[in-house]
Amino acid sequence: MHGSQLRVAYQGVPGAYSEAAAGKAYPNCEAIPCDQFEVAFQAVELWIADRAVLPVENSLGGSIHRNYDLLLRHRLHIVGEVQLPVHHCLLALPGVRKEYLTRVISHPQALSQCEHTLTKLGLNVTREAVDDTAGAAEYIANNNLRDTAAIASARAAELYGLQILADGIQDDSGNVTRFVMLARDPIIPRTDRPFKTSIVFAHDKGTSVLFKVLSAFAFRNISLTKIESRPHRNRPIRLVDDANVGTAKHFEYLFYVDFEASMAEVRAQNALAEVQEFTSFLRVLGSYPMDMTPWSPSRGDEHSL
Ligand SMILES: O=C(O)C(=O)C[C@]1(C(=O)O)C=C[C@@H](O)C=C1
Repeated sequence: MHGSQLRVAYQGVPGAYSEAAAGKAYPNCEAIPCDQFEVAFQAVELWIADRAVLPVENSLGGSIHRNYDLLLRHRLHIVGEVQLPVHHCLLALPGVRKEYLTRVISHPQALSQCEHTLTKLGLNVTREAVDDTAGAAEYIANNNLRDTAAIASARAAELYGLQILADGIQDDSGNVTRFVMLARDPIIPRTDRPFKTSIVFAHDKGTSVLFKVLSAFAFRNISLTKIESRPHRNRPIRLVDDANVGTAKHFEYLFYVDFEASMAEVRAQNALAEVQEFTSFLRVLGSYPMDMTPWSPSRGDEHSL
């Protein structure tokens, strides 16, 4: 898909990593900046955009839990994924030296991906979370802040006229964020290339239920690539009475599972039919082509100051 006709909503301002992810998934698309992820979802629901791009996990920071919750609250379908190498820079106004800095601002994920490097660089700064990385760079430029640096991309430095004080400050040079692409309609799953399927379920009461659900995949040689549990917001706690010792309070979860198969495959259809027997709720979030682009980690850790 070359994407030249597509309008793709992302959270952040130009220079954000989500914008780069939109461009990787749909080269030549029109990327539409949105204040919040919720707004990006609404843009698709209201036909203002054709796709939304949503970061779901990072190789250093882990799962972006709020976005898993959003997937469930809305009825959009996952139609693709991209894995984007994330190469962070420390940005400040031209002429600012690291000794002047009292504060570093960025998206919380970016701050956590650079935590150790910031300490190693010997900066005596407070860390403050803002909505997105490029927005942090824009804020410094608009307010002429000479005591504050942003963690953002080299493209954000260029767009907002900042200098790069340090390059490659992520704690691991292979830092990657995985994004999913969302649309109003699902795509038709195929079998001529590797597909991944994402589901969410709540399991029923009973013994070894989670084990039984997962074995539906194991018996069919379907690999799970990810499992994530989140609180079941409608029913967060289940009380289990034991006449002798009182009442146990079990937490209830929603489980998000990604597996390596297409819903066009009979083994995936059979696995889900079996899973349904043990679950009180089951939804297929999408069946979509896996990102198979060759691995190219971002440049090494050259954080000079
Ligand atoms: O703030 C940005 O630039 C984003 O695109 C968001 C985001 C995220 O939510 O994880 C995306 C990729 C990086 O992991 C850091 C931040």
